[in-house]
Amino acid sequence: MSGPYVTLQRQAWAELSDATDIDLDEATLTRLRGIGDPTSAQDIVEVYRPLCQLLHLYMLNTGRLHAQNSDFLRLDVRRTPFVIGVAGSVAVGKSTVSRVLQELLRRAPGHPKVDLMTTDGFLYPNAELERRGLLGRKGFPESYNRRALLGFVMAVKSGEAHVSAPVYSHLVYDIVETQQILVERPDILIVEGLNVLQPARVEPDGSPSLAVSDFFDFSVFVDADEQHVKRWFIHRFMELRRTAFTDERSYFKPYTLLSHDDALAMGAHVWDTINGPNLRQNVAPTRERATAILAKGPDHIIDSIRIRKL
Ligand SMILES: Nc1ncnc2c1ncn2[C@@H]1O[C@H](COP(=O)(O)OP(=O)(O)O)[C@@H](O)[C@H]1O
Ligand SMILES: CC(C)(COP(=O)(O)O)[C@@H](O)C(=O)NCCC(=O)O
Repeated sequence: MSGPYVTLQRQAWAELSDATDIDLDEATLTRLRGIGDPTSAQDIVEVYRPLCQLLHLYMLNTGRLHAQNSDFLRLDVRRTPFVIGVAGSVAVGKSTVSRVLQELLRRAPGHPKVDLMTTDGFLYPNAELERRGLLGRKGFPESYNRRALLGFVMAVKSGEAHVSAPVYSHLVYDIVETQQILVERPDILIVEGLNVLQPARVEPDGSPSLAVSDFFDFSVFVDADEQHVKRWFIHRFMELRRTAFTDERSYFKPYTLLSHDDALAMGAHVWDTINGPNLRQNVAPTRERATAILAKGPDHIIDSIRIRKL
């Protein structure tokens, strides 16, 4: 049995697309790239061009089906945004994939409004995590206000005019109570986060429940072997230590006082105690729920693509 996916090596995948003109200039790529992420103009042509073509097929047909479903039910439902989920480990490069997709989809004919939100805004504030004994489990499913996240995605999907979401700051390592982001009727919404492909929880009282992934029209899982992701995480940690952590407001400021070797050990410790176990226990098991799996090799570059065929 070959399973529900077709697996294509990068070159075979690249050959599926037609000659659609799609590229990003170097300045734009530099703006979109995360720390240590090597995404290049060649990736845009070979990986993202076919992906955008496939996404357009999904968008066209999902839109049609939704309109016909509403007609059949005699509902006067306004157009709903096409929602794309982007999942994967900490430090695997989800943010770059999401930002590149946002930029490319914005440039499509008709210039759709494409919004991107990360689920970290729905983490409980540190004080609440502490109260729940979860400060060492940031990023685990239970560290999020899942009900609020689900409410947010459902509100956007149902076409509400102004939907707000809380904001997380990596700088202060906490929710910023004074900030909100506003999502106003996008044509496409990208929802990026570690746990966006989690299935619905089984409620203790047996009442029905939903998950954000129930509202995805397409989803992407960014995948790589843990040994590589751990290395990318530690590399980023050391880069941030030279840059963002030196800010007076940074929660991580004390890490700048550590010796190089102690900082390396601290990065490895954070991986081994939080992000690694979360990847193994919660994130990786959701991979096979994605429509597309982008698999990276040791060099952080996407080398094969799996697409759901069933
Ligand atoms: N401590 C930090 N300080 C500043 N930025 C950070 C920190 N940790 C992560 N980031 C940034 O937050 C974004 C999300 O990171 P992450 O959740 O690890 O996802 P990914 O690496 O898959 O995009 C990235 O753009 C990353 O560079
Ligand atoms: C903020 C994150 C949980 C990711 O959130 P996401 O947007 O994927 O929901 C993660 O990037 C992170 O910073 N984890 C913290 C691990 C730690 O306590 O250091």
